[in-house]
Amino acid sequence: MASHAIEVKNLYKIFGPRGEDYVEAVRNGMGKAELNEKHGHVLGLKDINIHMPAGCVTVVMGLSGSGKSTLIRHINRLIDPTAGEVLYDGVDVCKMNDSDLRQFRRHKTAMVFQKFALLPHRTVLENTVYGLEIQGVDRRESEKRALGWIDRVGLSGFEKHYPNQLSGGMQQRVGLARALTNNADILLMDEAYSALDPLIRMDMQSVLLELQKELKKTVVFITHDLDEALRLGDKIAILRDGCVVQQGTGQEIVLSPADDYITAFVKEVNRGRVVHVETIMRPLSGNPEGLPLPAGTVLEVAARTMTGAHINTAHVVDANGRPIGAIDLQTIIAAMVTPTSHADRQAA
Ligand SMILES: Nc1ncnc2c1ncn2[C@@H]1O[C@H](COP(=O)(O)OP(=O)(O)OP(=O)(O)O)[C@@H](O)[C@H]1O
Repeated sequence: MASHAIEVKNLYKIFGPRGEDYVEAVRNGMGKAELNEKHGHVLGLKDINIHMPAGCVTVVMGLSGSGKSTLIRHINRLIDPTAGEVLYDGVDVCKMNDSDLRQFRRHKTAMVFQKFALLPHRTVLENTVYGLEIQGVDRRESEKRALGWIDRVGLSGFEKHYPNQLSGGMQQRVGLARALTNNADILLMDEAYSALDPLIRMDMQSVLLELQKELKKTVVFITHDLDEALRLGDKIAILRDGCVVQQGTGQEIVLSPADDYITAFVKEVNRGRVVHVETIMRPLSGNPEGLPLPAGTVLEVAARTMTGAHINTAHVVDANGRPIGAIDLQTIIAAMVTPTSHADRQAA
């Protein structure tokens, strides 16, 4: 299924009647507090540059007020930027005329919301076909497509139920089925799972990961939960006060937090369950030694396998069984220990 990247470039959002007037000042270093105190404007986003790869899940993470919702709303232009671009297939969404924007929203993007945003007087099926109805798709065709997705998200048998007859998790499944029925390339998920109980939330993460293996949508997923970000994100961008403080894979962020803010975020993460052996392996020198460990093995499993086999060295192999690096138990254990602060690591 076709899918395309999103490129956010030099994006600024300054809320207030004369936002444009302050872009230069913000570019030159004026902070959120000063902008607010002196000029009564709110800095929403500052110089955001994020490449959101096609067919991947990009998670945007940050505490409340960091700018996550403001950012995701620029992608389908529910918010206009003060400066900058949001490119999709080389076209700036921020410059589309009304008709192109309408087409883009209807056909290229679908949103899944935290509060489900289901229509209460419509059944599961009627909610799911809603987007296609707006697009004017023939009823028989839209029902067929909707029923397929209702089944895929595990709601077969509930087609005629109304939202208030469903649990939160089930309502979120309807939200997902509705988004997928639109057959859009871009899936925008704004804190989609944040209101769910932890077990249901894990369940929904699994549903998304399972579907994504096949669908390869360009997913933008907003969350304030690091575990969720690490589980879902092929790439993670962390925002603070409207700025990107770090972006990269979960592995990169957990292993090399960019500053003390990120270090505080990743402190509680069980690195043994997140970091893969290939992230910390060294280049092969000579013949591969010890056990072969498939790339993608997490450190905890690698350590257990090696201690179980009473060996200290191993080599990492790719999907074809080709050796790609070497690793030893000491390195693995060192990498499993949480770093102290960013400054400590710099000094070490
Ligand atoms: N319409 C608006 N007018 C003025 N300020 C706004 C507006 N929308 C957002 N903001 C401000 O922009 C900043 C970023 O808000 P945003 O809602 O994007 O953060 P968030 O990370 O999504 O937070 P949360 O997790 O609480 O939803 C905040 O300081 C917020 O108060």
